[in-house]
Amino acid sequence: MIFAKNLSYHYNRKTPLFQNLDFEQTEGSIIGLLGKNGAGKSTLLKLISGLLKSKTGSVLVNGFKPYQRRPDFLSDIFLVNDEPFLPPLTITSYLKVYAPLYKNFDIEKMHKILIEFDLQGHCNLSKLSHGQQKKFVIAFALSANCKLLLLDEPTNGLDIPSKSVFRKVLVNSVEDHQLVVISTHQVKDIESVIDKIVVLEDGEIVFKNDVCSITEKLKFNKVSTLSEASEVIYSEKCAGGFNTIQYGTDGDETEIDIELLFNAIYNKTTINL
Ligand SMILES: Nc1ncnc2c1ncn2[C@@H]1O[C@H](COP(=O)(O)OP(=O)(O)OP(=O)(O)O)[C@@H](O)[C@H]1O
Repeated sequence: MIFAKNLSYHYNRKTPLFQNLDFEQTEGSIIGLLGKNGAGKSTLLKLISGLLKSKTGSVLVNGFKPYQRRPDFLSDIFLVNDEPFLPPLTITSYLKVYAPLYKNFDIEKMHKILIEFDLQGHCNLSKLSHGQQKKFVIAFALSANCKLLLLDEPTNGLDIPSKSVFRKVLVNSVEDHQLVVISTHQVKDIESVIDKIVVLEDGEIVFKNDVCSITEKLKFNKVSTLSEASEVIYSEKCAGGFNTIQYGTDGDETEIDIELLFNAIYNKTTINL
């Protein structure tokens, strides 16, 4: 699905962003692409979607070179940007013009998701709030049923109920032949939906693992004192004690705390999985 090998990219020659980056992903996953500000997440999504061209190395997505932007490639990939740009059209008119560009577009699904997001067909897209525009684009992206869906900060601007709807429609919509890459800081928003975590730091992938193997091997716990916890690999003080990541699960898997895990990785904690 995505095969990026020895990828190099810079905006400015003096400060290379990616040098020999490998990023390979196959279908059937929802990937959380995490990293601090400026780590290169949006740039990586732009390279994958062909909005930018790598300086060296090769990128193959769904069998196409993205930068060539061939119609068959574009009809099976969708990138949701953090700041959507929408024309002054009603939702109904927009769908008439743009839905036919996607070969697997499901108009019934679109109508259902619009209802979930409380958006009506007569609404003028350019007059919607940022959050409403974001919801429209997410609905459109999911309904396009593309093999590859790239979501850059999808929950930015969404209110709390809409974030829940986003998770529900995403999980209900994505099928095994699809790959979804979600780039975000708002890790709590996607904690329950992703099945793989990739962490980008200073243009390098510093962590990549399935959520299943993480929860099989690590325990995410809250303890009142650190002395009562065994094999703690990372901890953070919280009200009433410490949030910890420990090796071993005592037979019971705990829910992953991605924020804690991200902080552990960011603080260079060695995690052997
Ligand atoms: N158009 C541009 N021109 C020059 N430099 C850029 C441009 N876009 C991004 N950069 C630089 O490239 C680096 C990576 O930016 P990018 O937007 O990919 O990071 P990010 O991980 O998505 O960040 P954030 O989480 O803040 O959105 C940053 O240092 C940024 O300043």
